[in-house]
Amino acid sequence: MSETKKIAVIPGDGIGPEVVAEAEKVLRRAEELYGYSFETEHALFGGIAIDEKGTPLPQETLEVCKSADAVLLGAVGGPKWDNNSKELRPETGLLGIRKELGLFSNLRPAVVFDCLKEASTLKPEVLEGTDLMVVRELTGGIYFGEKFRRESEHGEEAVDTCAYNVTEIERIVRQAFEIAQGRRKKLASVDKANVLETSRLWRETVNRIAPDYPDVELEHVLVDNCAMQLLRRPASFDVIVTENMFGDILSDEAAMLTGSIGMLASASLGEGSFGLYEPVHGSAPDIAGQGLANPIATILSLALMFRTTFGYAEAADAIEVAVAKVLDEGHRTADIAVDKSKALSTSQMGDLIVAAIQKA
Ligand SMILES: NC(=O)C1=CN([C@@H]2O[C@H](COP(=O)(O)OP(=O)(O)OC[C@H]3O[C@@H](n4cnc5c(N)ncnc54)[C@H](O)[C@@H]3O)[C@@H](O)[C@H]2O)C=CC1
Ligand SMILES: CC(C)CC(=O)C(=O)O
Ligand SMILES: [Mg+2]
Repeated sequence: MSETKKIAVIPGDGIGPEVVAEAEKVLRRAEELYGYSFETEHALFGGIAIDEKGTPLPQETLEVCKSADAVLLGAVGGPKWDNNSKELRPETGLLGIRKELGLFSNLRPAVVFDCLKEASTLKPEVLEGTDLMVVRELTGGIYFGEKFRRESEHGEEAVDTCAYNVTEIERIVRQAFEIAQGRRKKLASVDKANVLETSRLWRETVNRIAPDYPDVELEHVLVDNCAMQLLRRPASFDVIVTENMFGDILSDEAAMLTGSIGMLASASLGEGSFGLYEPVHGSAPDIAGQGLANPIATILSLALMFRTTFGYAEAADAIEVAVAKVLDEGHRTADIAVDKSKALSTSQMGDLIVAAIQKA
């Protein structure tokens, strides 16, 4: 029996609890197969925490996370809270938890499974070989800048500010260079340096530290061009590093290369091994409570947790192999099904993946 690892489980809102329940089944299967020991503690977060505790990020939830080795998160938000004040928005809790836990780096791998090329909006020959990683800065930029309203001569005006300091840029860019060194040694740094001052500092910083990574081929791509090139030549990208908002948007776009946002996992990391793992998607209020959600993004996020925080590479590989096997056999949830009438429910997909996990 290995050392007990503590995982904070925060299902959240909408489809969050549905997809997290499937990842927890995978967790239990990994315990059985590999002799791991996991202690899970559930905590309230997001809209449900607003309803029950009056705040999106209760102090006790933060403490559960801080005392854990890793966090598994579903998603937060939904129309019920859309008209809330800024402090009482589930999304404010999401930004808060990332900042409080020091999670400045968000890794979003987009891998195209061969058998899912049919589910993508792109032609199979364009997708061939697509395997990229978006490295998104997660605790700076416009999402965290000062925001306010004021009166102007043209009526009410809203202001969002975007700021980045060189330390914030350097730590994420160095991490991206290191990730590229462990992959195909190509790094695309995405900015809007023709217009934004924050992007000019970003590009200067990238160029200053690039000589420390002579084995990595670097290109600078303006974000609007990158949005286009992701659809035109996705396979040419290896690692993409970018600021918070650009990374948020580009990774949702990258999801469509894989067939669905329900396929995209993510890891949010800081300096140490601690990490928060969550699907890239949101709470999908349009399909919540109907058993339609694809649990694969959350299950693959658990695999990332195993590999990155716990060093359980064998189990992480086994989960990824099981997902590929189930997809190869033709099983699909509605978001990736060509024939929607044959689509599986969230729990049917979870059960098939659990059953397919095998020790190598
Ligand atoms: N990390 C988080 O907790 C995030 C939360 N949100 C919040 O989620 C709420 C909904 O946001 P949206 O813009 O609609 O984005 P969304 O990602 O929740 O949904 C976008 C579309 O993708 C579909 N989709 C998402 N996940 C899916 C899955 N696992 N399986 C099948 N289909 C899936 C949805 O049905 C919807 O049509 C908002 O309150 C937003 O603020 C949005 C993004 C991230
Ligand atoms: C609150 C938002 C920044 C959430 C989101 O869209 C994301 O992190 O992907
Ligand atoms: Mg997003």
